[in-house]
Amino acid sequence: MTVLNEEEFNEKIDFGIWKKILEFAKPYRKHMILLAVVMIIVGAQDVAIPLMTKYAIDHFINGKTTSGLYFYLGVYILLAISQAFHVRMLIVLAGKIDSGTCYQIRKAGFNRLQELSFTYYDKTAVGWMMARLTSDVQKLGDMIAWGMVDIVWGFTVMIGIAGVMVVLNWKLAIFALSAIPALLFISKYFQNKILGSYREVRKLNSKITSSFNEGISGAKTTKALACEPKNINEFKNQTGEMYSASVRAAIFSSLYLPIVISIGSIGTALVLWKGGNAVSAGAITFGTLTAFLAYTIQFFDPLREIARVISEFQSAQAAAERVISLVKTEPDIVDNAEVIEKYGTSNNPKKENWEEIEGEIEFENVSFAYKKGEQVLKNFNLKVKKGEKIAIVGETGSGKSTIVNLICRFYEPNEGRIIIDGKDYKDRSLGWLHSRLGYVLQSPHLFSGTIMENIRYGKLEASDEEIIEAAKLAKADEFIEKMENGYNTEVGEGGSRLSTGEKQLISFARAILADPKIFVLDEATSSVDTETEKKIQEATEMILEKRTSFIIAHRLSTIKNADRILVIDNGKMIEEGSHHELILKKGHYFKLYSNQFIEENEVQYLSN
Ligand SMILES: Nc1ncnc2c1ncn2[C@@H]1O[C@H](COP(=O)(O)OP(=O)(O)OP(=O)(O)O)[C@@H](O)[C@H]1O
Repeated sequence: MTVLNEEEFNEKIDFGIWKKILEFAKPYRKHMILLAVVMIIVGAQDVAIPLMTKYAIDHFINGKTTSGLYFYLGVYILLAISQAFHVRMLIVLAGKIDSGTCYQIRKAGFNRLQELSFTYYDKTAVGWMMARLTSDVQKLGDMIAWGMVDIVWGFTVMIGIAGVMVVLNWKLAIFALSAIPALLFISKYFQNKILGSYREVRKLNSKITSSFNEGISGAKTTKALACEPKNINEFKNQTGEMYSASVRAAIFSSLYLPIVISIGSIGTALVLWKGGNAVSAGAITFGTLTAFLAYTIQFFDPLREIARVISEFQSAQAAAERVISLVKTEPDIVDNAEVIEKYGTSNNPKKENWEEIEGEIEFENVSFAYKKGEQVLKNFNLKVKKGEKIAIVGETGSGKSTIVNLICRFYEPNEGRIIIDGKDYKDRSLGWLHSRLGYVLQSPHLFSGTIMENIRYGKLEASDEEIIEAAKLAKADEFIEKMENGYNTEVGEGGSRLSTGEKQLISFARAILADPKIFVLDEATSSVDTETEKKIQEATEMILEKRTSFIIAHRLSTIKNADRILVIDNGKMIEEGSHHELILKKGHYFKLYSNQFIEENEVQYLSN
């Protein structure tokens, strides 16, 4: 299983990372400015309400008059309407920024996943990538939009309240605000604790997503091996740990709020005591005391919100760093600047400079290892002529797929060169090579969609007629026509509604349509019925015509017509020649062939 890539991240707020995330919100800059203005208005209105109450008490109640009451009511109603209007606006704007930012990050992440090399997929779990592009991205969208709402509103209200209190009575203001240092200290302590627990929860969540992924994609194997109890047990342990971490976080949260409320109440009591005395002494009005009481209670809300948002920023920073680590990962296999200059990029290819590919391939002292120290190929040499049909045989794990992976430049040699048409293939672009390369995998992958759409992947601009023609040449037409919706039959996720043989025939049709100059076939090991096998055989013959081709052969009877057979053992070529030559040589190939021949005949004999 691939590692989870779950690193530890910084506790401090890293503005560099947030700057990178904010880049994705750039298209919504105008929305953000408008949102900030709306939040300042909402905050200012929140500060104005206790002042309105103060005026009502001092003017109407204490003054025992109703003069100006209608005007007062009018202002109050206008304030309420304006508040409702701005709150609606903030919800719409924040919603747009939230979903827009998520969309931009996901788009960049998905594009990057398309570009990354096989080496990245070798070491990164699918569940990890999924968690980054789903829950982490959602968290970042929420933080950018709603975090900004709370911060701008919070600061406006706090500054507004402090300002008004100082103007009304600075001595009482000092009393009212004296609880702030204690509150800040408590907030920081608890928010860090809460943050730590949530970080733990998220880490476990990542593991659980990974388990879900493996559990679902490996459901058939799990059942076949009857290892459901083991999987259930492992999953139970993981969810149990997540439960404990979540409870820890909930306990800290449940302690934090009552403590903050108690400190707030102490502050209020102080104001009531000092303010009450001041009212009795005639130093302040009753209305001013009421406003002070309201402000003291109101002051803690934004303070709490800001403390929460800051710690959420710290917590979301881990998500931000992970998302950036995915979105900004550079693929291992890339074209150099000179090549890009001449051949263009995948988005902007300069096809006018692409030489017609002939298909002459040479391995020159190639050494390769997937992991440091575990050499798979060492000083491997091979020369393949244009149009030659090469079969590669050997024990499992001998390095057959590695050879073709290197030809396809899915990986690059650690030492030595691969020369195509006289030039190191790194001196031409990946796009140039891949546009003229066909690869039919052992268990071919089809995309959700119809058969027609799947064949069209070979040549996106192909007409329906061209697709049907290719399917006929690939001998796939017959089984497709028999299906209920013919070419419009849905193949299911990954082609799950078709058999392996049918999937291979569709892949052949796709390859014929693409008309590659270099063709790689990883022969299916799973048994297909004799009828399909015959069709695959015929389609193979047809597709190999006039192309440089490589067949990783598992059934040796299918490669008798190859121009050359390479016998690979432990990353080395131990024999090469035509079928006839190798049989006469009575070496390794002869042994492999006779063993398989005996086995196949035995099976045939037993089944008759
Ligand atoms: N992505 C990978 N990461 C690490 N090691 C790998 C990877 N792919 C293959 N290997 C290792 O490299 C060696 C050669 O593997 P390769 O797939 O080329 O063998 P093969 O001859 O094609 O086998 P098979 O017939 O089973 O497909 C094996 O030891 C294998 O475990």
